[in-house]
Amino acid sequence: MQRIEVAVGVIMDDTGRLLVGQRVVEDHYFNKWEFPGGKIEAGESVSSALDREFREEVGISVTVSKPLIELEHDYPDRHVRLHVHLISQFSGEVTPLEGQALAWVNFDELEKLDFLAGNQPIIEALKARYGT
Ligand SMILES: Nc1nc2c([nH]c(=O)n2[C@@H]2O[C@H](COP(=O)(O)OP(=O)(O)OP(=O)(O)O)[C@@H](O)[C@H]2O)c(=O)[nH]1
Ligand SMILES: [Mg+2]
Repeated sequence: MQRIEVAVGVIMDDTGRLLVGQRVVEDHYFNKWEFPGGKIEAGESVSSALDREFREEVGISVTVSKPLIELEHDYPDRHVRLHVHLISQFSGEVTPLEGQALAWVNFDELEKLDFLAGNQPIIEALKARYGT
């Protein structure tokens, strides 16, 4: 199965809360929580894919990001490689442009969300870096 390259962005606010979104009904794995992002198009860098996806889904432009973790996950129907960046600067107001729920959550709340199965290593990496 061909591996799908995906850009995923994590934003932390001043109080340590993380921006998460809930996948909308037509989506693959609807209702699961995720970090915003999407498929990288041919010839695109991770940073430019992130900026495009965040403009489309969250209404902000990503100006500074750096890699956090890269991982592969095999779902029954698709194999993905997630290029996860920490976003440290953006412009605009966070707005759910696709009718999805968006929420700012702390680590305790994050652990209770029904996340996409592939996301556990991202959560572990965030906890290792910022968690208590
Ligand atoms: N955005 C995002 N995708 C993730 C995460 N974790 C994870 O396994 N994925 C997988 O990455 C794949 C691509 O992401 P996506 O569905 O957001 O792609 P997209 O925005 O380009 O959507 P589209 O193809 O419907 O236009 C999905 O199969 C999804 O299951 C995550 O935290 N965020
Ligand atoms: Mg998406």
